Order: sequence, then C-alpha cells, then structure tokens
Amino acid sequence: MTQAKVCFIGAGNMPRAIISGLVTNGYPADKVHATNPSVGKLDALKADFGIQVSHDNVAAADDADVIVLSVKPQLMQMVCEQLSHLDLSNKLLVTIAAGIPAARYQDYFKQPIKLIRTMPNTPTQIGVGMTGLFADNSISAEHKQICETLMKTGGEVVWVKTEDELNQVIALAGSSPAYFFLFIESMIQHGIKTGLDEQTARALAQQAALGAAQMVVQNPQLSLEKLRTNVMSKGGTTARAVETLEEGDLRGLVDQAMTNCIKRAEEMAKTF
Ligand SMILES: NC(=O)C1=CN([C@@H]2O[C@H](COP(=O)(O)OP(=O)(O)OC[C@H]3O[C@@H](n4cnc5c(N)ncnc54)[C@H](O)[C@@H]3O)[C@@H](O)[C@H]2O)C=CC1
Ligand SMILES: O=C(O)[C@@H]1CCC=N1
Repeated sequence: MTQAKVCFIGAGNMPRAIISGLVTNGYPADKVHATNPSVGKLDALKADFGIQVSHDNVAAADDADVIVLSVKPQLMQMVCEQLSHLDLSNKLLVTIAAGIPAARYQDYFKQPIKLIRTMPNTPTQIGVGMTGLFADNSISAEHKQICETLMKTGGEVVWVKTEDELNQVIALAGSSPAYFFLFIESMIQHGIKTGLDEQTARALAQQAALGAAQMVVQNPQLSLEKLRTNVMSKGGTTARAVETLEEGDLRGLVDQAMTNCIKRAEEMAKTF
C-alpha cells in the first residue's frame, strides 16, 4: 500500500502545503482527495494539482486507505464523530492537529483506531518542510512507513519517542516559520523606513535569510556561534547590531515565545 488512497478532511493552508508536496513529487493525483465545506479552496486544489475534491467527508473517508484529519482542533471532535460509524479497522488515521492527544481520538471515534500524530509546517509546500511524527507501539511498521512516505514528499521527517515531544516539535518547527517571517518582516520595515523601496528591501532581507539558513545546513561542523562571529568584525557594524539584539534580550524573548507556544499546546490538549 505504498501509494495508498489518501483523503484530507479539511482543505486549509496546511493540507494544501502537504498536497502540493505530494503531487509535485509524483504522488498520483487521482489517489488524493480533499474535502471542505466551501468551494473556493477545493476549486483551487483541483485546478492546481488535479486531485479529487468534494464536500462529503464521510464518502471521501470511506473510500480512502489513509484519512488525514486536517481541520482546526476546535472542530476535530465534531468531524471525527461524523466519521465514527464507518468501519475504520483497515484504515490508517493521521492527524496534523496541534494539541489534541492521540488517546482523545479513540473517544471521538468510539472504536479502536490506528492513529499517527504528526506536526508538519508550511514549508512542506515547497519541499523543505519538517514534520514530527509520533506513533505508539500499536502502530505497525507498514503504517509508519506509509505515513513517513506521505510526509517525506514535502521535506524532512523526525520520529519522536514520546507524545509530549510533539509539543517541542510545534515550538521548533510547526510554528517557527512564523517567527522567521516576523523577523524578516521587521527587517524589511526598517529598510523601507530608511528609504528603500519595498521590493529592494525584501530582496535583500530574503536572500540574506536564505543564505544564512543554507550556511547552517551546509556547515554542520560549525557552531551557530562560530557562524555568527564570522560575520562580526571587531568593532564593526554587525557587532553593534548583535549587541543591540542581545541587550534587548532576544534570546530571552525567543525562550519565552517557545515556552508560551508549548503552554498553548498543553492548554489545547485539555480543551479539545
Ligand atoms: N498552518 C500551519 O502552519 C499548521 C497547521 N497545523 C494544523 O493543521 C490543522 C489545519 O490548520 P490550517 O490548515 O492552518 O487551518 P485552515 O483554517 O487554513 O483550514 C481548516 C479548513 O478546514 C475546513 N473545515 C471546517 N469545517 C470542516 C468540516 N466539517 N469538514 C471538512 N473541512 C472543514 C475549513 O473550511 C478550512 O478550509 C490544524 O489542526 C492545525 O493545528 C499543523 C501544523 C502547521
Ligand atoms: O498555530 C497553530 O496552532 C498551528 C500549529 C502549528 C502551526 N500552526
């Protein structure tokens, strides 16, 4: 079942990113189905990737080998209950939702299920995503392989050993593209404020961000500190800028942001 029939229940930003990764990497479009209540996102998915689309969660799930639960956490219970009368014994369930513990889905579906929790991120859309995966001991090696194959089409995957570690995956990878976007956005704002046109400011900031990320990836032998100090001439411009960031406690702020990200995932685990 390496090219299983996959159905995404919910066709928002994150499933679109995964579907883009799948289809552009050769996964057969006729084996991918997405459902959504409104037509706009479905029309776009059909036009862009040639996948099947519909409004009927139950029929789409019934026809699939793998059901990817991809609605917002607050809608998950309602969506799972809608599917609970299906025979799910031969299907693999994959959830991409933040927060909701694996055990909760057993309650939602009112039957034993095979479920893998995943935490992807939006760069999956362009093949440079990162997805954390968690499966308990009841999940077969074949099902783990199927899920890994699906998620790997959009980038890297990491299996975590405990379900709690998925919250760290959220803080480090699921949510973190937004931190970097905010940083780049702030740099562009400064460029514009000091007289550059937006296009030039964005071109400068985005290429620097891309270059910096590639430097990290391509120099695993170098510490982040070394990469940073290589830019910082003694008494120079970078040193002044980095001192300013340190004085403003950027590290403390990042630590607090990630702590709060994890706290929110823990709250969600109690709420939904
Ligand atoms: N956006 C991100 O970067 C990431 C999101 N996630 C998770 O992915 C899930 C979806 O998030 P997004 O795609 O960002 O949300 P989104 O708001 O873009 O998409 C949710 C979609 O579900 C649809 N929907 C609502 N009720 C439905 C129903 N009854 N049946 C089928 N579809 C229904 C909505 O119309 C919407 O298109 C969430 O659980 C989130 O925690 C996980 C990792 C990263
Ligand atoms: O913000 C959220 O809750 C989701 C999970 C990770 C990224 N987006």
